[in-house]
Amino acid sequence: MRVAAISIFPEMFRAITDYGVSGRAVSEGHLVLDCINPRTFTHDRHRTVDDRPYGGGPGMVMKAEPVEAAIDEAVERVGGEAKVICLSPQGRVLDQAMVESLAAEPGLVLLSGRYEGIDERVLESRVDEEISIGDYVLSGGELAAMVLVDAVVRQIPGVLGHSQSAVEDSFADGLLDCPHYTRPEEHRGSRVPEVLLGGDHERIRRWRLKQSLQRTLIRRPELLRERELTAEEQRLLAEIENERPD
Ligand SMILES: NC(=O)c1ccc(NC2CCCC2)nc1
Repeated sequence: MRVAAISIFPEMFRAITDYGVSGRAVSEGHLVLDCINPRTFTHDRHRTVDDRPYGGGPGMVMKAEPVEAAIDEAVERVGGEAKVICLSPQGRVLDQAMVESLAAEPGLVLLSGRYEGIDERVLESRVDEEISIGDYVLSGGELAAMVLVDAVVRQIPGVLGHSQSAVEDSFADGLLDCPHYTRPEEHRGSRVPEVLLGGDHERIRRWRLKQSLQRTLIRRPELLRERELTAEEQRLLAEIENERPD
């Protein structure tokens, strides 16, 4: 997948190109990430990318010209049919379904603003979609862009080894993850659940699914309302309801 990130702080993206799963995706060629700096497309002595807001008010606004020139360069780098996304609190909140559909895109251009935001004429004319990673304000779009890339790159076949893709499965698309344990069996007086120490894989699978259902019911019940439950999941939920203290 080809991604072009537009930002006045391109070095920030080392956080995903140089580490972990996304770093390996880059080194193995599953992900190509180009960083494009609007400052490259300025022509004045001070390389100005921002200016004062019309109508007054605090802070500065990113100028349309350098950002649009960066978008042109980004679209060219990614290949014609790139989807241009701007990360902002005004966007649709990212969820796993959106991540999966973004992973199917041939190329993405991710626009990260700074200051008070980007001249609205850029959003109107060049941005296909605004996406938010949650209802809170950040100092720039870069961290949001990196969150999106990390989530999307995990969907690319071959990026997650078999062991890790199991993690995705156990996430069971739409349930919270089950608890995880590793050695030692006893840690400060707390033991690993016995079921996990045996070798009964079917029993372990069922225990993990029940744990995911129980956690989702308790912590995020609204996720259960949106999700079709298999017959087995319905049975396990009934068991959980019966076991719940009144
Ligand atoms: N919740 C978010 O995804 C998000 C994205 C960008 C941002 N700030 C940027 C937006 C334009 C100037 C700073 N804050 C929050």
